[in-house]
Amino acid sequence: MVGMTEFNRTYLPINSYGVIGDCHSALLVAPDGSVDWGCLPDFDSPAIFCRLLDHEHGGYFQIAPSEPMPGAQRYLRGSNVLQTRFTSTIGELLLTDFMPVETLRAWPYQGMNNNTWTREDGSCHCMVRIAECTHGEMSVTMTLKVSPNYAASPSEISLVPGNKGVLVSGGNQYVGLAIIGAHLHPSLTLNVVQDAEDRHPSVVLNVTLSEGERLLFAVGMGRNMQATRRLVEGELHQRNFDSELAHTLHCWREWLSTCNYRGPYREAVERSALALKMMTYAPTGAIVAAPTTSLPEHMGGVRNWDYRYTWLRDATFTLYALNVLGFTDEARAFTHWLRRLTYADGESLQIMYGIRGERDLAEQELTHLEGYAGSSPVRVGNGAVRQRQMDVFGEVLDCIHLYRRQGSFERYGETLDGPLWKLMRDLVEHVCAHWQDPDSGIWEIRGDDRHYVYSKAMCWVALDRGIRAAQQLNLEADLPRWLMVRDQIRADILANGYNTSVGAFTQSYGDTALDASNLLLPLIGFIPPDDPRMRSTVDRIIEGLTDENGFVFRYTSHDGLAGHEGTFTICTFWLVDNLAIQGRVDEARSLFERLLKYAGRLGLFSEEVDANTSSALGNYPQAFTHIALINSAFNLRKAEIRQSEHHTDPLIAAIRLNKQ
Ligand SMILES: OC[C@H]1O[C@H](O[C@H]2O[C@H](CO)[C@@H](O)[C@H](O)[C@H]2O)[C@H](O)[C@@H](O)[C@@H]1O
Repeated sequence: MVGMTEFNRTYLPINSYGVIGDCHSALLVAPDGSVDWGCLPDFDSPAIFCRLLDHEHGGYFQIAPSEPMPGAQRYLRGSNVLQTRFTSTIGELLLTDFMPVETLRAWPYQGMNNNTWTREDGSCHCMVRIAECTHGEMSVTMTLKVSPNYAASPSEISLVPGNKGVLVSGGNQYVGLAIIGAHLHPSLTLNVVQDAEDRHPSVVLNVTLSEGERLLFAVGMGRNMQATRRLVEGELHQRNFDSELAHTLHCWREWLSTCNYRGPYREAVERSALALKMMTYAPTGAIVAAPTTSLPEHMGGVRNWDYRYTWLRDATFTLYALNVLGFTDEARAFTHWLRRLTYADGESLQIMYGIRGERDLAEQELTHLEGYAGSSPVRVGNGAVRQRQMDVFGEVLDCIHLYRRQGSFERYGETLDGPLWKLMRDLVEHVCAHWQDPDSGIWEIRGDDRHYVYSKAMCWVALDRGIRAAQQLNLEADLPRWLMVRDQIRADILANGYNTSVGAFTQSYGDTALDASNLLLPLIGFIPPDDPRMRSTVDRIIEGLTDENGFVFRYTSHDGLAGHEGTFTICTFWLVDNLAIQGRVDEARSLFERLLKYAGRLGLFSEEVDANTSSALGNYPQAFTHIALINSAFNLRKAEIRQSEHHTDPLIAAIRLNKQ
């Protein structure tokens, strides 16, 4: 059950969480002041807080009024600094949560083997929580329950004398909490509480704060007990977190100020940009698909996957969206991450990697966790890493193509030749040799390989972008062959991927099933948006692949997994794009605005929307969804401009004509 009563807090709605991050990791903070998901110091570190995936056994870090009450969350303008306000008749508590950053410049990257525990200045990455009574008086309770190694390992607690902090260890993880300002509160109590059967003791702090009083909490990780003790007794107390807060705010706002989007829905677009930036991994330039694992695509079901890795597809889509907004440093860092991956040729290029370029992401089930709202199994690692997905070649080449077209090579004093051109050429050659192979497709379906239409279309993109680079820059390539293969792929898709009796491009060759990934065909330039085959594909998708809201399922055909999933939000945005570029602007706008209502209060989206309950499903926040939101806002704006140019009131047109 998802829900909460005063005495029985189980699972909160997925999109009710606020998210904070420092481009190393991101934490989920509930509106009741509880950090329910936290992997430190990096996105892929074993979670120390995982109440999100097991409300009984998972650790958490809650700061809230002692008398439970809901809090209201908001981000400080233009930033990923989160505030939760608890208001009662006797007082108000303001909780400010953030992860300090030194810089948000994506460049220069710091190298694959950078020590991510420490910052440039040698101090540690941490999470900071400032609890301040802003009105009246408030009794406040802090509960810290660390459950190391996704709650698989037991933990031990020791208190630092003088209420200066707490050390928690277990499963080779060492967590330090510094309590800053405790000495100013004689009423403060700090106790260790442990239920008989719980392997994870909690530390509980109680204090009454009066108007203007505050306490500051900083959590950091150490490599071992000694280092963590030094953190808690020394370093964290010596840092000036007020100035780090000001600096962190400045960094987020400065980064966002380079966003060049000036159209409607600006707030939603900027929140999406901030969310995407939070999913970049600063040390290497990699990008995670989402900072969580196993938030279900079907409530109570088995469709639970780990997204804390870098899919070439998701990452290149992210860069595309950031590029649209004028952010290019992230693409530069990512192309360098790509170049440093170890692979011999297209054959050994994986579809996804760990954030440091790791190739092995072996999937395991954590059977000791019940899963979000009983959705098991909880998985870490991702078996899709071993799949063949032919679309990734097109996505990587398209990303480099866009980077080039935007003049980024010149901007950074780089050129598209040498190793990068060799990489592109190898990938194109690989596609020439393998485009006829079946694969697992964009949706990573865990069944037999098939001839997915979208995969084939992205093979066409790979050839197309390779050809354009070779022609425009006069680079060495087997152009006659590339041109011939590009034409062959196109003819093959048009002959086998479009089913005349269905009136649509289908999921795979010889198939009648619809697939929302085909909404990308006009967006990648494979077919004009007003081609009758595309128009009718869009109509068939609207008729056969949407729910009552008009939101889009990625497919409804059987995929070998039990249960069914919600509508897939990136696909709904793709439908907005198609309607917009077909000139059906009112329909596009109305669908876009309907969908925006399904974000959480903070403007963040997960992967899917449950068609029956309208609740958020899947990992959160998800890059895919925020990428698509940005692109749709952009496409809508372009379509509206086009529409206003074509359908100008005759009187205004005459005035314009006279002025010329
Ligand atoms: O649907 C089954 C698959 O679901 C996940 O894949 C989805 O997420 C990926 C990351 O955002 C995305 O690239 C892919 O297109 C989606 O289908 C999961 O990662 C897979 O293991 C699983 O087979």
